[in-house]
Amino acid sequence: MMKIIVVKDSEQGGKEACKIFKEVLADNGTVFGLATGSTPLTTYRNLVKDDIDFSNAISVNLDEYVGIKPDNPQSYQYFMNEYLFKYKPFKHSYLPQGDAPDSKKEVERYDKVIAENPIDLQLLGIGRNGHIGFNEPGSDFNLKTHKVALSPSTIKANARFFKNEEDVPRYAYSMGIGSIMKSKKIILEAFGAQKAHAVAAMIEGPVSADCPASVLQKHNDVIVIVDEEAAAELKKR
Ligand SMILES: N[C@@H]1[C@@H](O)[C@H](O)[C@@H](COP(=O)(O)O)O[C@@H]1O
Repeated sequence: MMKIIVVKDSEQGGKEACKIFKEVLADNGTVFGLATGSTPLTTYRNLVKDDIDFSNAISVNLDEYVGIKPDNPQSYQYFMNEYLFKYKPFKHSYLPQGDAPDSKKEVERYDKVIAENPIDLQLLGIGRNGHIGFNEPGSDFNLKTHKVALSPSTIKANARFFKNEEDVPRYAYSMGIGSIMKSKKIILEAFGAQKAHAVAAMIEGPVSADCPASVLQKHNDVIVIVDEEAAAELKKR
């Protein structure tokens, strides 16, 4: 079941998401699946301001660029430290390791982490092409952690964080859709007009690998938090 919350702006969206984090923690949830990108920033800002305490909780991130060291400012590990972990430390925080020497082993290691830490609440953003994590259009819905080749549109969209488009890594490790769907509860956030098409396809389109996020229609507890602009192409509100 998808519950849709339309908010005024991303600030309000972050507040709503923060409330849900608190409810899940109060309800003995211990494992939080986290995301990067610009979308979750207001959520992290609200969590940082809040008195929420993650020191007995576990975090498991969705993805990481391949070939980037954890202390590289472009890495998702660095992003998480910077915006959340340094203010709100978890008992353990797991991310795929971008510079792992053996990708096959890294994928196996990360699947084991997810198997041992079933996710109570997963936070997701959505790519302009409907990707979740780095599960690009065409991805198999049953996949667990895997190494993905990023699509040209994702490389372009993420180039804004790098000096040149050529610097954007071509591969990433990503939790698979199979793993994401096992999360007990999911929040998907989308803000801004550039997400409107993907949001409509996710909620009102067919469940199809063309829009990986559409698989969430099959999950029984998804909360979609969108601002007015991202909700603009929805027929039913
Ligand atoms: N791998 C991330 C996703 O997890 C994120 O949801 C998406 C949207 O990014 P943003 O929130 O910056 O729009 O793209 C990135 O490629």
